[in-house]
Amino acid sequence: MSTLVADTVSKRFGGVTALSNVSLELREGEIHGLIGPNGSGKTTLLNLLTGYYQVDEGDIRLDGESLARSPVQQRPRVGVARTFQKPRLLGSLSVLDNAMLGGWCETRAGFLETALALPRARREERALRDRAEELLHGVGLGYAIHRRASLLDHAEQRFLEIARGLVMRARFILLDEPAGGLTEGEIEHLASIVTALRDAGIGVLLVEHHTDFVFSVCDRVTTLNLGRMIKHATPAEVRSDPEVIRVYLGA
Ligand SMILES: Nc1ncnc2c1ncn2[C@@H]1O[C@H](COP(=O)(O)OP(=O)(O)OP(=O)(O)O)[C@@H](O)[C@H]1O
Repeated sequence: MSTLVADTVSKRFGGVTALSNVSLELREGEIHGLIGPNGSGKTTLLNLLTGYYQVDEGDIRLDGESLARSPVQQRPRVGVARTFQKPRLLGSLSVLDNAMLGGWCETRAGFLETALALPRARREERALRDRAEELLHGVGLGYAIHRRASLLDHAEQRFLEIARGLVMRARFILLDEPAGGLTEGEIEHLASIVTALRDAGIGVLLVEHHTDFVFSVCDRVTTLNLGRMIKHATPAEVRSDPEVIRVYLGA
């Protein structure tokens, strides 16, 4: 089974210990929730798993192989994608072009071939375009393919970021607060997308404060508090754990 693993990782920022000896195993074909109070280290862990930060201690492994020292630019090539708390899109480009940006890392034509529109470059671009269009339809943005990305509403931007990650053939996709700012109806749509990803064998990490959403779609949930892992279990077990209730969920 394919796995993306954080193995006893620690991360400090100056005097702040953001994470201390935290482990998490994301498996292919599962939705894994990561919850905890503000500042508990969730985004830091996502940034370590995706190579945006380097670990101070511990290791990040993909299928047993260490990624801890490989640069962030390598992550798309190995099939690890992410989205951001605030969607990062190129607003002046079309929705389709933004989605296609996820796929350039796998094209083989060089700069000159592309610039001269030589046959291989044209073939690759067509394939990438087809794939991006298909995935945009898949996340429900088929109607907006030629719209400027800056004209999308917040939920549409989130779905576009997911499509962009999928265009790069992600095996793992890590979503940073994807339900933030979404309506109940949009969250239902998001749930149908992440469930479809799981069914397609992709491992999904959900960093999320919307706990009803997390508990309804996740297979397993990890809870952090003050940079430490306090509970890792099924949604039902996490939801009823006294420590998780005390530090996060409330009575
Ligand atoms: N780049 C950084 N520089 C300095 N401190 C940071 C940095 N990133 C995170 N921290 C600190 O690390 C701790 C964990 O932050 P992190 O953003 O990972 O928490 P979080 O659980 O994702 O919070 P939230 O739910 O509010 O997004 C916090 O104390 C935060 O201030």
